[in-house]
Amino acid sequence: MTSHWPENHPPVAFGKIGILVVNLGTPDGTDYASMRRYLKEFLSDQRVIEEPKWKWWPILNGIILQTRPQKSGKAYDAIWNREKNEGPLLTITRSQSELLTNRLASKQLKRPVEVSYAMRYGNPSIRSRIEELAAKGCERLLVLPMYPQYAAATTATVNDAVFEVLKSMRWQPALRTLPPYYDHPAYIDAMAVSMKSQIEALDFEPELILASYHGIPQRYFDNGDPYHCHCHKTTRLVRQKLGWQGDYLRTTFQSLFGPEEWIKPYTDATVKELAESGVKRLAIVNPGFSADCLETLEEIDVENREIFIEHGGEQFAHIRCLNDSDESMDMLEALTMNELQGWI
Ligand SMILES: C=CC1=C(C)c2cc3[nH]c(cc4nc(cc5[nH]c(cc1n2)c(C)c5CCC(=O)O)C(CCC(=O)O)=C4C)c(C)c3C=C
Ligand SMILES: [Fe+2]
Ligand SMILES: [Fe+2]
Repeated sequence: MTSHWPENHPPVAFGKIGILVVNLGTPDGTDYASMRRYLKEFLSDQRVIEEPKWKWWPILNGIILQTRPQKSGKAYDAIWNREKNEGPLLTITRSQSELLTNRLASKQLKRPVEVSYAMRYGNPSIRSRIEELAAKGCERLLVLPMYPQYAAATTATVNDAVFEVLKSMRWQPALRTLPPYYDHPAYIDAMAVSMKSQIEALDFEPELILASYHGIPQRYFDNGDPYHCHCHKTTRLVRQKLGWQGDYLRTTFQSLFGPEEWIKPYTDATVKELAESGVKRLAIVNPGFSADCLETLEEIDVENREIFIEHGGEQFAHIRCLNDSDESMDMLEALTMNELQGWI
C-alpha cells in the first residue's frame, strides 16, 4: 500500500480534551515592581474598571499605581506562601487542577484529558496554557472560570481572554465554558458540608453568620450585571440546605475600591454595626471565592476581625473557602463531568 502522506508532513498531536481551571490572579512577588505590574494589568481591564481609557489612564498611572503597589504588597506579605514563594490563590488553584487530574484519571473516558490551570492576571497566563494544551493535541477545550456567581468583571473577562487567544490560532480547539454555578446542587452541597463541619469545629457558637461576597460598583448592577441576584440566591439555597431560619446567614459585600457607591450592605459596616449592637460571636464565610486569597485571609480574617473586636465583639471566625477540600473536588468533578457530556 502506498502512503499519501508527504515525507515532510509536520508531526501532529490530536484527539485530546483540555480542561483549564482559571482564577483571578496573583502578583509574581510582593515587591513594588511585581505588585505594580500585576495591578496595572488587572486595573487596565475595562471589564474591571468600566471607564473610558482617556479618563481612567491618568488616574491609574498618576495616582493609583503610585501608592497601591506598596499598600497591597504589605497586605500580600501577611498571607504569602513563603515555602512556594507565591500567593495562596495560585497554590490552591494548582492543587485543584492536580486533584481534578487524579479524579478524571480514575474514569473510563472516551478521549484522553489534560487538566491545566491559569491566572487571568499574572502567571501562568491563559495564553501560555492554551498554547501548551493545543501542542499536546487538545482539539477540544473546556474552560472553568472559578466564579460561582457571574460578573462581567470576573467570568466574562476570563472568557474574553480565552477568545482572544483562540482568535490567533490556526488550529482552534472547539470550546466550552463553564456557566456560573451559583445555584448548582453540587456547589450548594459543597458549601453546606464545608460550613457545617467548620462551624461544628469552632469552640463557640456564632450568633449569626455573614456570607460576604466581593462587591461590584452599584453602576454595574444598574447596567444589568446579574451578580447581585446570583449572590442572594446562593445565600438562600445554602441557608435552606442547612435548615437555618430567618437571617441567621446574611448577604454582605466586601472589597470596595475607589470613590463610587458599591452594592450594599457593606461587610465592614455591617460587622461594626453588629458589634456595636451587642453581637459577641460572629463568623464570616466567603461563598463567592473558590479559593482563599488576599480578600478572604487578609481583608476578612485580619481586618474585619479587628473591626469586630474593636467595637465590642468577642469571638470571631473566618470560615475557609472550599479550596481543595474533598467536598470542593466532589463539586468540581461533578461540574466538569456535566460540561464534558457528549465529548467523553
Ligand atoms: C473596580 C475594581 C474591582 C472590581 C469590580 C472587582 C471585582 C471582583 N473581584 C473579585 C475577586 C477578587 N479580587 C481580588 C483582588 C482585587 N480586586 C480589586 C478590584 C476589583 N475587583 C483589586 C484592586 C484587587 C487587588 C488587591 C488589592 O490591591 O487590594 C482577588 C484576590 C487576588 C489574590 O491574589 O489574592 C479576588 C479573588 C470578584 C469575585 C469580583 C466581582 C464579583
Ligand atoms: Fe476584586
Ligand atoms: Fe438582585
